[in-house]
Amino acid sequence: MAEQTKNNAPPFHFTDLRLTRPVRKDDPFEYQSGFGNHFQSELIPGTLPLGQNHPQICRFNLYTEVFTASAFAAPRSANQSSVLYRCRPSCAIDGHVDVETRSAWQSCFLATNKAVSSIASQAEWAPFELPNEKTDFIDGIRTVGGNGDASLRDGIALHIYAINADMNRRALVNADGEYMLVAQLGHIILQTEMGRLYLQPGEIAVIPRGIKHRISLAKGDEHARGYMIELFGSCWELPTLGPIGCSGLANPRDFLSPVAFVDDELDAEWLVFTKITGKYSVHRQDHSPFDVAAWHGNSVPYKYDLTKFVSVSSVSVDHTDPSVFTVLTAKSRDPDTPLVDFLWFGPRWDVAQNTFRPPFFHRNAASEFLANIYSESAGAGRSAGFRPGGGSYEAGHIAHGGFSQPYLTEMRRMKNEPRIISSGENSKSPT
Ligand SMILES: O=C(O)Cc1cc(O)ccc1O
Ligand SMILES: [Fe+2]
Repeated sequence: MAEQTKNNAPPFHFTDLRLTRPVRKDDPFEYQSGFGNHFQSELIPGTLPLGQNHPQICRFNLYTEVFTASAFAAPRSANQSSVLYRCRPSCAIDGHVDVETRSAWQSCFLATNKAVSSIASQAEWAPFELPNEKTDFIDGIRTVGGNGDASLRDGIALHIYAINADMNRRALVNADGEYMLVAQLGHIILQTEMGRLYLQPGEIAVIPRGIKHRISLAKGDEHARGYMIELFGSCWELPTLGPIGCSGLANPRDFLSPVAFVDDELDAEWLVFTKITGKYSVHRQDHSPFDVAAWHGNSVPYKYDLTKFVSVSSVSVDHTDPSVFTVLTAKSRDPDTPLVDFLWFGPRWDVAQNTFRPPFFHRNAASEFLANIYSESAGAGRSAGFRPGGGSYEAGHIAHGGFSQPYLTEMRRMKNEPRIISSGENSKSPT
């Protein structure tokens, strides 16, 4: 007998087609939600000073530290900063020394850099290799490509991280750019000065430029892999919605920022690595860099679960431009062209009629990198080698489009039913 509800209405079961991510684990951490908010967090209530930021003596004798991510007097819409109240002053360190790591992290894509080259074509990568040798996040970054230069504060870089070890007492500061991590394989714990984020495949995280962080594998995971997009100048922002209205795409409340967290062992020996203009230096300190007992501000790390994305597209005819799938965007110095748009092609219904998707062939002004996070089908018009953990690339203006099975079937059908170009109204020669 069919299941019945109290009022005799048939039960309403539905599956959210967006929630098809293969591995889900419970997120162990607490968060504050909202994009671009001015947040505040304190381990012990009453720690944050009231009505001022810099009292001469802070509660518990904490040290005040101001962190700015924008120019002091940047317009309010672009002004980003935070105030941290720490257990130990972060300037109490040994001097910086240059250091080599095993990572292959490029930060200059100017024509004068012989280590990089341009390709005006398509390319595809099999899943990026996981390390055999013990490799943490500092050693485990490989650059795929980019443009501009970190020292010009202009441009973007795309990297892969592939790790099988924790950073332990090593922290990293990227002084070159704000970066986004796109988790593809493995669950990681992203510890930052503002607290901890748990990242699982299908989730993204953004770490503002200059924020110290450390990445560890979650319990039970032996390795992790993902993509990274580094912005040398601007910061990630939500796209404006225009006629879409007040909600849709990535909704602000689905972005999560951490709450204050202090390491158990405050007085231990740490190494803090800094990457600046593509080079690493390191300093030693006798206290944990993760000792912020309270903080407030709007320059904060955050994460977002891509399966929460609300897709919007045509409900009548025609193929809508892929910009409707923009999760986050970043400004370039050209007011009419973003530096980068980060798009999510997630599970969704494509309902438009008399419109063929896989799409028309296209030649975009933008260069495209497509990452496969967990799709097992070779869809998206890429080859069967386009697997989770791999990627594909089309340089700007390179023609490409769908070659997947439905397309080939349709082409075969059209071959057998040739289009008739006859005399009549539609075949008038241009005058
Ligand atoms: O190549 C791709 O898969 C990305 C893409 C999708 C789309 O719907 C239209 C243009 C485009 O470049
Ligand atoms: Fe494309």
